[in-house]
Amino acid sequence: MSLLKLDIYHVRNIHKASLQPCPTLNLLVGDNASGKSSLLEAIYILGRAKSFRSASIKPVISLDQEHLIVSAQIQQTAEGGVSQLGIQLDGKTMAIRINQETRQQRSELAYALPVQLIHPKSYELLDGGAQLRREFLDWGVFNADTRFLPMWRRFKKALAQRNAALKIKRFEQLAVWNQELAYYGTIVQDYRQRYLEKLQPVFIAISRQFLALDTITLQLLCGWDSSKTLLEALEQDMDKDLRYGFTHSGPHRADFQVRVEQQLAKEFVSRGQLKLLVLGLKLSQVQLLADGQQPLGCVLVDDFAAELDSCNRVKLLDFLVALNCQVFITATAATDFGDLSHIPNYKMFRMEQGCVNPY
Ligand SMILES: Nc1ncnc2c1ncn2[C@@H]1O[C@H](COP(=O)(O)OP(=O)(O)OP(=O)(O)O)[C@@H](O)[C@H]1O
Repeated sequence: MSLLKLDIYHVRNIHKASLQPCPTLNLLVGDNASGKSSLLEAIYILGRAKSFRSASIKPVISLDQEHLIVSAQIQQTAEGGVSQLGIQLDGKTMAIRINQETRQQRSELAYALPVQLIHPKSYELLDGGAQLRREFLDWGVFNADTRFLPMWRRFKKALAQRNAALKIKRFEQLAVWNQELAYYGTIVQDYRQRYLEKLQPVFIAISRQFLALDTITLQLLCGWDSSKTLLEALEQDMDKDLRYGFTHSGPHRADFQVRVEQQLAKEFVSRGQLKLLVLGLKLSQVQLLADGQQPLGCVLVDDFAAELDSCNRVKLLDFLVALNCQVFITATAATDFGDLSHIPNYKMFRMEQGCVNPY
């Protein structure tokens, strides 16, 4: 899968931009504030219907405009047809169109264009709250198996219903919601566990390419006392849940840990090593998609030089070129990309004041 043509309207300082990217490597060069991250943000919005820099979409829309639009022609497979993808956002409403048809679910965009992002704040994946790690995990499971999403939705619905019953103390409903939540919650947990087991060896192998660290492990924390079933944990928590009005145990509290020599990575390794472990996690998701013959979307790497030293930059470029997926990488100088003479196919673009042109 690759973007054949990308059109962007009113995304930060990009008022109107159109480009025909290379199916493999795309290098974006520009001064500070020229709009490089905004271009990656536009692609990210097309795949995920949200920004990676702002919690709401309003700050992303160009100052004098009402809405933003990102659209693309996408080659689904090397021999397959071309599809059209588009999103319009005004800060309140969202309009998604796939092949000229209006769609309601952002998941449809996400299946049409899986986007993986590596940026200067990526280390927060291992340093920040568990929500980031659950989202990371679920993105991987979601792309690996389309049966996961309906189960996840039913789990979220059961959780919302149980929390509502807890708040208004509907005792007679709680037994039903315990059963429902335990059933779908256990399925969600099983999907995550199986996914992490597949991810672990790939993650370790990739991390070793970038880091000289021994014994790296990945461990899922299910979100409840794992010596009990989820149903037992829910029943045991009942008094506490009623007192606080929400569900304490379940996959909505799940997390995963990366350990290096048995120590929690974020407390043991350097900031640079932590970044490289996050790089390993993100690349292992892309590698798993490739191994599973799943559609490989775009990999976006923002601020290449800030992320990696020169040796690791060469390794990352070679890794991504070998994966044969579409990549967009930003840097302030073309020299940051090093020697490109061995890379058979790539395009370089120059960003200037929100405009993109061939380099
Ligand atoms: N809603 C908006 N409307 C117009 N311009 C905006 C908006 N939001 C941000 N900007 C401006 O867009 C410009 C581009 O920012 P962006 O982060 O994309 O640049 P960059 O090339 O990635 O820079 P750097 O190399 O410094 O990270 C900045 O000058 C920023 O102030």
